[in-house]
Amino acid sequence: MEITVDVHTVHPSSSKTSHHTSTKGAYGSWCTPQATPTRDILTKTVYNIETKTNVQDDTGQHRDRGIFPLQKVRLLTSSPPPRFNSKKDVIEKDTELKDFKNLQSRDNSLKRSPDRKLVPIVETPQSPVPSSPSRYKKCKGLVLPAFCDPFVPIDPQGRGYISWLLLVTFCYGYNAWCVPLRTTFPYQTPQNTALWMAADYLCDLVYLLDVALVKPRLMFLHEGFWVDDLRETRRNYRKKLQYKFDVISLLPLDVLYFYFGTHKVILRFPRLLKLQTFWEFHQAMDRVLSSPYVVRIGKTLFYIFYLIHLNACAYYAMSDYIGLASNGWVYDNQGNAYIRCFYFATKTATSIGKNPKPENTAEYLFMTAAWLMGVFVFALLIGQIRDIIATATRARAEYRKCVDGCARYLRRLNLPRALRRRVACWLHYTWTQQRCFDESKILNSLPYNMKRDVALAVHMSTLSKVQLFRDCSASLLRDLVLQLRPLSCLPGDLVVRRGDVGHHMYIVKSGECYVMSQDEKEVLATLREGSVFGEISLLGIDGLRRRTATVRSRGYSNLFALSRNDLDAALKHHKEAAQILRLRADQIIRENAARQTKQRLAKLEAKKSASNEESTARKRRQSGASIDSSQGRRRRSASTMSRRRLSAVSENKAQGDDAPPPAYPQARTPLPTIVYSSANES
Ligand SMILES: Nc1ncnc2c1ncn2[C@@H]1O[C@@H]2COP(=O)(O)O[C@H]2[C@H]1O
Repeated sequence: MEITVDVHTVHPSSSKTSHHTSTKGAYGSWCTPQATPTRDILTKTVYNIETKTNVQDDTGQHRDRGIFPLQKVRLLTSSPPPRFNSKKDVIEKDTELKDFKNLQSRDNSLKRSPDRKLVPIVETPQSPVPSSPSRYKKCKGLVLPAFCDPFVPIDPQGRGYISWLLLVTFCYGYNAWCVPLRTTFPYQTPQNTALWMAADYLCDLVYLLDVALVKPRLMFLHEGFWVDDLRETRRNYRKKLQYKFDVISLLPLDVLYFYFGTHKVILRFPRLLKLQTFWEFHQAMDRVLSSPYVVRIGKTLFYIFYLIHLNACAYYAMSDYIGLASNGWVYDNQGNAYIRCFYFATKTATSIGKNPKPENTAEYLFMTAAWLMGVFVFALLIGQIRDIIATATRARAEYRKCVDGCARYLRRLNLPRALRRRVACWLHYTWTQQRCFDESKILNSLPYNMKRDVALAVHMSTLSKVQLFRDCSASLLRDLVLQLRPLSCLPGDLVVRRGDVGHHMYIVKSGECYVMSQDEKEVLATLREGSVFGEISLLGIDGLRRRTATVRSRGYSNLFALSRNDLDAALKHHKEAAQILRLRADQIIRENAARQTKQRLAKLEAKKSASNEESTARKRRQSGASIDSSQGRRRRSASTMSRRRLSAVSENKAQGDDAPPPAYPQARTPLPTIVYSSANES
């Protein structure tokens, strides 16, 4: 029977599980070690569903045929297989199916709860978890860590195993260094033999534990699924070439000490065959460390020093064979033997400086071999170090190239200096924030689901603060996370301009943005981490397609931009999100409208009071003008009278003298009212 399981609902790494407490590792081994304590309730649920499947269809058959049919069931159900030891187990698991229903209802109620917090929903890739349900109980009383429990399979990516690898690698290093050293140099004396042997057998114990207890419990991937059955893990280890080398490395040739004596340290030579563990440790470190270049360089340096060490041992052995200080080429038995020989080996291997001239065939052969090793092996190793460093600094070199290219281009365009500086500042800031200019380029090489999980993990801290995502179903976030484009803004940068057509909505990742008033003199709102803006013009409420306000970045800020098409596509399937956005947009529009109306009313009132003042002033002026005009009129009539009188006098004169009468209009004086009123306004 095939069961379709909604992976989002029941995936062991789903965040929803983190609300519940659970029993560690009680139900198999499907979720990641990091996720174990919080996530296994949902793992439990998956098992429950599967349990039913198996009871109905495959009872009894799978166990007999080993792990492979079970793995197929896993493939069908996208979840790990159950284990049945007895009928009781089946009943127990059946009751757990009821738990699952309870869990579901609890989950639904959580979903409905208004103050529900968004918790990480990153689906981590499948990875093993140390667990062995039935046998685990045996060791419970001892409170042993899972790694020490001989009945618990070991996660090859877990910390416990990597720490163990470190210990084995240390023992391997001890053997690799000390076996040739003690074989050639006279450093093992009867006085210190006991100490050397104690160290030797301690290392042998670690080797033995590794072969007998650790490696056979190591889980492995089969057709994409982790196999945690101990019989299978043991069988898998025994099939490997590594197992053969591990066993040979433990050959107890030391028993021949009784025959040859304890000074024949060469009998411990097989211990050097455990080289695979040394490589395995480096591979594990390479995966785990954030800067694996250190490990890679460390490994290459180890090879270089080890080769020089072997060379030094060979030089001393040859010198001893020919006779110490017997000629000009051999070691002269002066000073610290190891340091002097190591110095000689370094000089010859790297062909630096003047080397002593060989004097016989054996010495010539030795020198030729040393130089050949220097030319080929050392050149190769040093070249490797150069490559590692080049890879480590490639990103920075690309950044420099990009910045230089951009600066050259802008200079050629003769753009203003301030703009060029702004571009340089943006490049620098974006680089320090992201360590790359195009995140998507890196992520595009991953499969879709993995890409989404990475994006969720990277942006989770910000997205969990967005109210919209908290209030809506988690799948909205999963749908949107890959459409979010990161954007960096410099201080004062304009993010959206009032009146422009809106194409993107924004989420503040870090920093602050100001929503400015119409005249850009007032800050209407400060948007901080997790705030959303720019949605009104995207939703097109009341036909609004243009930005309702200008938004500026206050200082440096990082935003996510979401395009109109992506938002529309997501909202089509998430009506509740559309509703929330619409409500929020409505509220802002109403608030803005109320503010604008208030401002308009205030303006009108101010205008009204100004016009009132003006009219009263005018009235006052007008009344002042009428007084002036009556006075003027009086003056004018007086002057007319006097003029008349004068003319009468002059007429009388002319009549007497025969002179022509003066023209009347020319005698008119300018209107004094005009002169007075203008003087008043000023
Ligand atoms: N008063 C306000 N408070 C908070 N945000 C606002 C306010 N006015 C406008 N905005 C936001 O600023 C955005 C400007 O572009 P939009 O009109 O698309 O959407 C707008 C809102 O998201």
